[in-house]
Amino acid sequence: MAGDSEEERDGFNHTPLRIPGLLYVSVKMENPNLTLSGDLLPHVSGSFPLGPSWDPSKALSMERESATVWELSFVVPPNHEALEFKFLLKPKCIDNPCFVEEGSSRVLVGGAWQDGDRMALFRLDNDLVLEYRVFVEAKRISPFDLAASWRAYQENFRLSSVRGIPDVSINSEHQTGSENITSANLELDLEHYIVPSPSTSPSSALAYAANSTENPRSLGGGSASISSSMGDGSVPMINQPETVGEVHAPDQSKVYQSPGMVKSQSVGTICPPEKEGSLRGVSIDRGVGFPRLVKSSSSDTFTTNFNLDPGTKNSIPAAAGAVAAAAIADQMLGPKEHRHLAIVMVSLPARGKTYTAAKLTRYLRWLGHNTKHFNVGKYRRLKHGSSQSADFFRADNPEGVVARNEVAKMAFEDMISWMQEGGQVGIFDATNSSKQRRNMLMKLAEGRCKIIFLETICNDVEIIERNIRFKIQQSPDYAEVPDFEAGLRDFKERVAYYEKASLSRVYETVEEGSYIKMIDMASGHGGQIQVNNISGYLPGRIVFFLVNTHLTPRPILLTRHGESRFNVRGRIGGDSALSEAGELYKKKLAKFVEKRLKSERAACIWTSTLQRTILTAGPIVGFPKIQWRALDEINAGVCDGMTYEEIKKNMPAESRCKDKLRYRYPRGESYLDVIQRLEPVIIELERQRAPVVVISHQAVLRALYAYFTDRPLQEIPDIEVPLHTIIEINLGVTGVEEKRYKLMD
Ligand SMILES: O=P(O)(O)OC[C@H]1O[C@@](CO)(OP(=O)(O)O)[C@@H](O)[C@@H]1O
Repeated sequence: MAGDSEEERDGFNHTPLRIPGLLYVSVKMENPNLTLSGDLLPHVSGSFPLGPSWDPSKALSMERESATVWELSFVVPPNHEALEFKFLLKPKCIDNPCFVEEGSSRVLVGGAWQDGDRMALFRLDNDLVLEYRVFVEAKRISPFDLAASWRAYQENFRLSSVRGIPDVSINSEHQTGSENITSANLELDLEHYIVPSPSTSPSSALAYAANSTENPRSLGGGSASISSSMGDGSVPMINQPETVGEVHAPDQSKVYQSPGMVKSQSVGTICPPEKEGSLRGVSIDRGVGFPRLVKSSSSDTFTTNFNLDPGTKNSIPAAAGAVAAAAIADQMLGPKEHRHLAIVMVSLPARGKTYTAAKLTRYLRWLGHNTKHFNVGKYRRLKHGSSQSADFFRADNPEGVVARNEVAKMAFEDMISWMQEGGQVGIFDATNSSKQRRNMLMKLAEGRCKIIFLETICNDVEIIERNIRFKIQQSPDYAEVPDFEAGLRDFKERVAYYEKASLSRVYETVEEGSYIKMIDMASGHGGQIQVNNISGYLPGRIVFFLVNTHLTPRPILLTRHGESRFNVRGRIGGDSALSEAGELYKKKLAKFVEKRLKSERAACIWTSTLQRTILTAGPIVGFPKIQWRALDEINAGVCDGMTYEEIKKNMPAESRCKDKLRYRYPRGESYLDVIQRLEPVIIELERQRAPVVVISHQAVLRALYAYFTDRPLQEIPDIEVPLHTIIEINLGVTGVEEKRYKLMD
């Protein structure tokens, strides 16, 4: 009935329950003059409950919030008694006297000063006066939030049970003999545990790398239709002579101008807590767990909004750290045409050129550089059909030479057009084996991009034979040749035409311009790399990458740690130990590794420095174990130890899902940060020639997995990396293959 009170309606007393809430108080001191304050650390001393006593030796230290700001936070009831205290400066060296602020004690009531925000003045021995600005902020929080944060704080500070394990260790069989691993026995056949990989993973080791290169825009445009027709192996003939060979003068207003690298002319050869007091009603925040009053949300710290030429914005790598810094510096300082880099491959057929080009493309993309792979063979097949015989490739066949130069020009022009739209690195994949062809490309590049030739020389007949056989099996050029031996003969004839020394257009090793020459480096031992006229950040990284990569097949096993106690509670980060399920997984994993790598005595186990991965590796015997800090989980900063729910509640303004790749947790990391710190891990994984088992974390494994499977950066934060599952990546001569084993339901 209208007008009835709620009590009258149901007979219950609806007087709202009073949740008093608490005051989260943050007291700050700021001194911009760091040189004067030097070794003096701000402290607070006062009456209970803020400080245990006025004794300066028991004063509470403030925490450094930034270079000039110090902070102490605590929680009190809103109707708290007046808190009386003073600031102190204590020297780092305990033998020196401390300095107490001038004037009367400060009094805090209801989260506010009674006597305003007066400056804190300290008179030092030599009559020097130090002035600090003082602030106080108070915020009401619920006791539930406080309790949750306190619990997270305590859990976070539970001492790790793996402290003291050296960074590099190896368990003997004997040590683990006592472990009860009967419950963890695995079926003899590991295939029993295989589960399907996500549909986005690399389809097969036998995928032909050239197929996934750029689709020609100058040949029929519709890339979707071209790619679908390539997919089933049948290659359409598209004949558009009017576009062939046209060299369009670039619209200089649209050309994105950039800097570069040329300098040296030398030819070089590189051969291979303590918990703070129990505070009787007052909780002192030491930076973990409490909903602190944090200013910075840095999802927008990566900004491309600075003053560059139009068209430049896409050329800035989607990256953090060194990659971003180097790119920006290059954009500001270097010659304009060097802002785009063309890596022009040079080699005889079957020397691993396309594979190297694909690998380099993947690496640069993963680092955040906008990179594309242009394969001239793909253009040739679309323009002239895939079933050209060896004759087409003869250097004394003028029509063949013209036709091949035409498609090379088309592909190069497509690459330049893409650069003008913001592309950064184009990898131009063709034999480019004569000086005349390379001169043509250098002319096309003039004023538009910087060229570095990347020549791969291989003298190992076994590797060449293997590459040739793979080519016959996989290349669309031989898709319609049913007789393998006939294909083999034809392709060998083709190679011989490129090699012939008596003809005018023969294979000519690169001696001009900027170049990187890889000689017999495919096996990963021996060989050499020569560099000429190379300088700058990106070319330097490319050389470093190439020095470390090789084609020796080996598996890399990626797995998350066994389920942790934090995983069970839905808390992120932290350094908790394993749950019961996690304990079982670590035993199963040890059995799995024992079986999978039984004949691989040089294999290695890498973990992070967090106890959940070290514990997971514990029962694995017989292999060296190495802890890498770079493999630690994404640092969730002030959110470390919270649940996603608590983060939402405590930091409503932060929205990580808007751009999870770039979102940097306050005082923590973004996915882009994680990628940057993983670069040495990738280089080392490329360099290793024996299997590696990487036991790490969700975010880190997403980033590593994305590298091997060439997933776009934007997808990394959502890649599926389930617990208790091993992702086996096989790096082979032909590419990357994936298998997944699920050891537990
Ligand atoms: O980037 P999101 O999707 O939050 O995933 C990363 C999170 O995964 C977790 C688990 O939720 O990793 P971990 O298994 O190593 O504990 C968190 O610690 C970490 O913050």
